[in-house]
Amino acid sequence: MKLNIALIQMDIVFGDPVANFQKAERLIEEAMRQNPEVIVFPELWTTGYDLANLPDIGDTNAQETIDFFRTKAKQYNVHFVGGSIAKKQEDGIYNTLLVVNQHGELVHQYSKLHLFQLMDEHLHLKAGKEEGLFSLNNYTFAGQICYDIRFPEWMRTHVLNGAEAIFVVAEWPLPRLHHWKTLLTARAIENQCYIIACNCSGSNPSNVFAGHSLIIDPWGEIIAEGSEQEEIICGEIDLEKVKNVRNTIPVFDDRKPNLYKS
Ligand SMILES: NC(=O)CCC(=O)C(=O)O
Repeated sequence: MKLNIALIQMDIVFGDPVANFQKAERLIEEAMRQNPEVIVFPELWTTGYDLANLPDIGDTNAQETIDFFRTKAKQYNVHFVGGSIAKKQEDGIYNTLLVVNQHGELVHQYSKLHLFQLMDEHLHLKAGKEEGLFSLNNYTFAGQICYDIRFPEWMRTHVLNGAEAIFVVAEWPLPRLHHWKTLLTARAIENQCYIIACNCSGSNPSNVFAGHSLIIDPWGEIIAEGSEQEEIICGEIDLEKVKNVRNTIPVFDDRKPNLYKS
């Protein structure tokens, strides 16, 4: 199956959900000119990393954002891997990725498992407990959020459970651009899967973000890459290629899991 994908490498307005929803509406309209079947947003795109104000500007049960994607999915007949947003629940605030299919159905929610202490996430957010697997058009995908990519065993778990392409949503800073590209390429090669990674652009009071959203194929080749600016990056994935690569180098047959114990 082939899928045309658009990554919205948004310059997120810090702490201003109203401005971000308006901008998202405009960027979706622009992305639709390239006829994507899936549109991807970055991490915490409604609020940015305004963590101290999340109790006020987070989205209760993610309802406003889910309704937004439901409307847009039906209007444009497109799937959304709707980035992540600050989801307010009774027990705390989660960094939650939303997947809404082309019929406007909420397919999956995944809350970031690994909280990134360097950006104070552990002081304001709760860690998720569920995995990121979901299906679209009867194919299995997974979602991961930013810092999660430093944990190869977490992505491998999803691939062993059937994911053939992994969506990564991020607010990854520019000083670690080298890590971003290297880790994502390694995750694609070692798991022999597509990596579809949507970063943000721009800056906030503490960070300049890297942009350089990427679509990487199961052989580790870059299919599409963003600049450092706000833009829409498009590329096509072909899930047949996953099978071809896995037949060429049968990593999954050659694993020795019985010996991988610490
Ligand atoms: N938002 C994040 O999780 C950032 C992760 C990051 O920058 C890293 O180096 O890891």
